[in-house]
Amino acid sequence: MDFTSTRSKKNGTSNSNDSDGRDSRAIVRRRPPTIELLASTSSTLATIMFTWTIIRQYCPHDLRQYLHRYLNKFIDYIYPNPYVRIAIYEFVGERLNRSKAFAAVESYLSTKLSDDAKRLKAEVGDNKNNFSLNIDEYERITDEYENAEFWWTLSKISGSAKKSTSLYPEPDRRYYQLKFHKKHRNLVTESYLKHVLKEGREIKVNRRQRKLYTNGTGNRLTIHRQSTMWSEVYFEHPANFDTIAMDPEKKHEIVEDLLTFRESKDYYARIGKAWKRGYLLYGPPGTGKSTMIAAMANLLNYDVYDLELTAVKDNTELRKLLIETTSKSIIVIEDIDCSLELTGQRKIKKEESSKDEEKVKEKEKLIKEHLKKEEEEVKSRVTLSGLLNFIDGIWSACGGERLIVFTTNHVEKLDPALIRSGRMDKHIELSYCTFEAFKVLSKNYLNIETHELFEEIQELIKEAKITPADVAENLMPKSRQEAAENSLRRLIRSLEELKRAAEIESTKEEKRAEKSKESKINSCS
Ligand SMILES: Nc1ncnc2c1ncn2[C@@H]1O[C@H](COP(=O)(O)OP(=O)(O)OP(=O)(O)O)[C@@H](O)[C@H]1O
Ligand SMILES: [Mg+2]
Repeated sequence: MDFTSTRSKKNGTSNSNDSDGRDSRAIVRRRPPTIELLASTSSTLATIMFTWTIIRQYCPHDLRQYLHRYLNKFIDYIYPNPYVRIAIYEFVGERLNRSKAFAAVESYLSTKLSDDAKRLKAEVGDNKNNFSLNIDEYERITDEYENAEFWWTLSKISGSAKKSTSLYPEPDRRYYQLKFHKKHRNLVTESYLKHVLKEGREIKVNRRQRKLYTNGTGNRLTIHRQSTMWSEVYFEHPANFDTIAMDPEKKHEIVEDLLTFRESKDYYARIGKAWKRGYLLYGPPGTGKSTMIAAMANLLNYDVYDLELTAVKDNTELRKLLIETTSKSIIVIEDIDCSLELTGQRKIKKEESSKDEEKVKEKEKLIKEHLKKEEEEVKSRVTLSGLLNFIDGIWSACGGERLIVFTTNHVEKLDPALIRSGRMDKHIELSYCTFEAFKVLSKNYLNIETHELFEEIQELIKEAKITPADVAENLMPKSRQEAAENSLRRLIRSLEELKRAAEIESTKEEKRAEKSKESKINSCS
């Protein structure tokens, strides 16, 4: 079709001169063939568009759909399209659940925003302090993967465009559209989409605001309900391994162990073991067991499930709670010795060492009565075997990537079956404060790494049984102006007192031993 020459004849411009005095007919004749092709293409397209507008306005819905399908085929036939498009819808299934693939793509694309992207949207995510940016509708993102280019757009099918007989208006259906050249089809199906999903999920997990879940709300109603559910709050504990006071080598070993666990998905799969690991933290009160759990969660970026065993009705409920936990989490049972058939003994034991025996007996009686009442109400029938099943039964493998942590002040009271390797794989003792641990605390609390009083403290701390919690309390400045030296002196006084008390106790002990020796000799003679 000689479009240009026909037009020039019709317009009668073939003989006219342009402003430079040159013959415009010559210019028309010199037009390259691509321009001619474009002109012809645009005229065909214009015809198609016009026809389509007529169809949209006057045809019934079903006929329109039918024609639309064939029109697309016709266009593909005339202008073969080398691109493939894949749509990932936001809501899927009959119940219209939010698609996990859509969420993963959303996270993935949020890291691929180019500087010249014009239409963006900001959303407050889980982490309420931060906005997350993403592309808005019809903005395009170009991504590169293994030297191939991919284009993503967020589009929508307008709900109102689809006439619905329902009373409720149909909502818009948003979807991400991936467009690529057909030569990359295998790359997309075999690796690119997997790559997008994997990266997207990881980004989502890392960005989420971590949660602390608990089943023991202190509310009796939760216990009598048909099934106990986890309740949650945001996990915001600031503890980390840098601020934990303990032997540096031991600390390094624990950190390495945790990081190795996190990276060992394939290893666990290869050896045929569920991807979970048990930690037993034991030691006197105030030596940092709970603090270490928080530091573990912060290091690994895991959620925490604080399981109150005494609030669990029976083994079935325990299993339900386990199934409801997610991966990338730490399941904690604190004071395990008090949780299982030993409820409350720890409290009584602590009080026994008190001097005022009468008061202790009275308190003991009250506590026992209270516990009896509580037991009657709660009737927790979790057994040891139920707990063992919880740790390493078949159900414990669902989800994967979980730590189970028990803490106790009395490791000797625990059933050996509960803490054998394979259940509690790593036993960590947290003990009284050493000089090395003190240095970490002085750095944390006073921001000093050396001082002339350190030598004295080093000597005293060797003999005194002082917990990191007590050292921390002494080091904590009591007013805003208090000098570090004051805190150190306060600690020295406490250490000296402990030393004196230990000396008195040991002389008493010696005397008692002598007396019992004498009485034995007397009874023999
Ligand atoms: N090893 C430690 N490093 C740093 N801080 C510590 C350490 N141990 C204790 N603390 C401090 O003492 C406080 C009490 O510690 P934590 O609750 O972790 O002790 P615990 O071993 O869990 O005690 P309990 O057996 O009574 O539950 C914490 O607030 C923490 O700041
Ligand atoms: Mg604790």
